[in-house]
Amino acid sequence: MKIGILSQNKDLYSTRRLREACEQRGHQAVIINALRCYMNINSVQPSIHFEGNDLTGFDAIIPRIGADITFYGCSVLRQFEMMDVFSINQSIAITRSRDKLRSLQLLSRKGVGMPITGFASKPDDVADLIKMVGGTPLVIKLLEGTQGIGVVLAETKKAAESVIEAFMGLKANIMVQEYIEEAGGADIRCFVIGDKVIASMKRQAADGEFRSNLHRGGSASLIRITPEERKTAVAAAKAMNLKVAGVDLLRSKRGPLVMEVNSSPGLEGIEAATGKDIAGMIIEYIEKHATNKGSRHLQHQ
Ligand SMILES: Nc1ncnc2c1ncn2[C@@H]1O[C@H](COP(=O)(O)OP(=O)(O)OP(=O)(O)O)[C@@H](O)[C@H]1O
Ligand SMILES: [Mg+2]
Ligand SMILES: [Mg+2]
Repeated sequence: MKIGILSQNKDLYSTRRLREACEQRGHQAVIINALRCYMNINSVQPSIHFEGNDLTGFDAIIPRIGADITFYGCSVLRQFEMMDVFSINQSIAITRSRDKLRSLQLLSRKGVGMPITGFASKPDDVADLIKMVGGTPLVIKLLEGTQGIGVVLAETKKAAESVIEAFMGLKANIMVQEYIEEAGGADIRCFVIGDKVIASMKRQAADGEFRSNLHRGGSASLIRITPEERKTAVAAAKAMNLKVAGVDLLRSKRGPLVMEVNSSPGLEGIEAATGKDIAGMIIEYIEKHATNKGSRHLQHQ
């Protein structure tokens, strides 16, 4: 098969591993930087050019679209979809997953457990917003935040009000969320492929920190998840229509709660923690599910 890996950087661990896994299984891997692609949109024969070449004959695409290029990256992926090329995650599902508010709304409709969450832009009654999500302590998050930056724990009502007002002053959209204290500064990353959790790891926050992000000094270790956690992670990926997803869970008194669902989960931490060949499993999924419609396009040339 000819497999395109949509990635901005061929040296990233995940990109390197996916290319290796393709080649080990006898496939051709082409790393495509979406930002460098230009597209011809027409009703007869849509096409994509990259480095002066027409990108044709692809059997599958593995999208690894960075959060900073969601719009253009997903447009290029959509163009491949218009050309009938199989993608492990569809552009619409990726776009959806990048919006935290939309994601949680979709999960809530499917009855997937999550921390009680409020969203606000310019609330006219901050005290009521805090009351609505069950009072303090609570976690306040910037919608655009990443790697734990913009995630604040407010222990008292006064602190919560000040932080919310400060974010409001910056015209930032915010999320106000029930603090799951019993999670003990840990979260669980479940790596979902198809309808299975194929690997999971626990990320524990550094001492004195509640955020488990590895970028904030957290550490990863192996964990056995419960059947309920497995079911929740799979249900979350399914609600988002993601075939490959990193589902982050918090262990709470009322069971597993989904914090977020990532559509381009990194491979480095989870392969290191579990020793599993996750890149290989992704290629295996493609082997089973790509319908080879992309090659049909070649015949039109
Ligand atoms: N409601 C909560 N209760 C307890 N801990 C939380 C809660 N929300 C977040 N945390 C902790 O803070 C960390 C960072 O939060 P979150 O994952 O929401 O933001 P982020 O990592 O900055 O966003 P992204 O994952 O999109 O980059 C989580 O990994 C978790 O350890
Ligand atoms: Mg996170
Ligand atoms: Mg994330």
